[in-house]
Amino acid sequence: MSKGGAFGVVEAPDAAVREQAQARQLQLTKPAGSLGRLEQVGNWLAACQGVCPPKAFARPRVVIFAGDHGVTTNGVSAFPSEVTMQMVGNFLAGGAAVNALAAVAGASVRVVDIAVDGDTDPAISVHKVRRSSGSIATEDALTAEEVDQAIAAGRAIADEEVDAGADLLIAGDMGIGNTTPATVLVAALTDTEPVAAVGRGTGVDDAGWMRKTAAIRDALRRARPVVKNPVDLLRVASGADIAAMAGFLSQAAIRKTPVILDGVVVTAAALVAEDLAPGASAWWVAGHRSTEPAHTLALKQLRLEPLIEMEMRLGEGSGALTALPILHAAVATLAEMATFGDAGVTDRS
Ligand SMILES: Cc1cc2ncn([C@H]3O[C@H](COP(=O)(O)O)[C@@H](O)[C@H]3O)c2cc1C
Ligand SMILES: O=C(O)c1cccnc1
Repeated sequence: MSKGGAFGVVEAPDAAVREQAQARQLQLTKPAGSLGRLEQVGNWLAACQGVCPPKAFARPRVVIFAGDHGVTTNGVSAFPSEVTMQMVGNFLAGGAAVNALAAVAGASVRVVDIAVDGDTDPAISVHKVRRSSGSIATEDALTAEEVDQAIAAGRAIADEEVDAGADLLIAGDMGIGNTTPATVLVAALTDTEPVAAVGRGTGVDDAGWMRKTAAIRDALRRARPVVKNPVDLLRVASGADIAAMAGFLSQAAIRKTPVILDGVVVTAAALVAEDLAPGASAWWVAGHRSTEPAHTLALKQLRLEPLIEMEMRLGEGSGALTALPILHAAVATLAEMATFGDAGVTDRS
């Protein structure tokens, strides 16, 4: 990989605006630091927006990347592949967890078919790369052409969303079997043994966990030699949906748009995105900590401390959306509170 990753080095959020926000926090009618991490989140959002006080989000947006995974034939999930397509229908009908959580947090939802193993509505399959992805325990997930296409699709989707006014982005995942490639990516990039990284995904039993661990071990044998090249790693050991997410997350940062990361699948893509576009992680906050062990490994590597810990393990962007009200709160306090001077409150003894 050339210096700075495939997409060059990403510009950081505005440090001078962050300092203005820090100074403003001290003038607001509260003891210094009393809003805890809410203050840091607010300062970060001001820096991302390049303006203090920051503005309320106009268009928080979730994009769900749907795709199937050939490795499901190894018996790595508690559910069959057909559920991916069925859940796409459920998202469109508004009946999934992500729909309920988005409504309550003031976000809108888009679903994109990147690699569903069947035909979906043409309106959501514009960026489709292929049906399913290779069975990573024994073959590459994608061809060289497909991985480029998937990354480009994710970048194009981020551009479409930012151009349409999205000022906060969330990536969500939908794809039976996707915690297997996600765990391979995280184990490869954190140099971890499979047993320390494998979780139960949708809830596999002990025999399923053993099959999943074996598949991850086999995929890792093929992934470890290419770990230094993020595009090759995605080609060998991800899936078109995950490669698209990596493109989306890096492009969001390039477009100076903050992102709330979700669980293990999105954060695995984020680890690769940081290699594609070094510095991208400065534009991300970790929404939650999923119960998947690989999620904790990935967050540690990215040096991100999750906002909430609710023992969630769903994906779809559900953890990020549950944390979104915290971002609204961070903006509202920094932007709307009175200063000691304005309110006539004595600011120290
Ligand atoms: C009904 C249903 C809804 C979901 N929404 C997200 N996932 C999540 O669970 C799956 C990953 O877990 P595994 O690797 O064990 O298959 C993915 O589809 C992911 O998006 C779901 C799974 C199911 C069954
Ligand atoms: O952490 C996640 O995002 C997750 C966990 C289990 C299943 N699907 C997603």
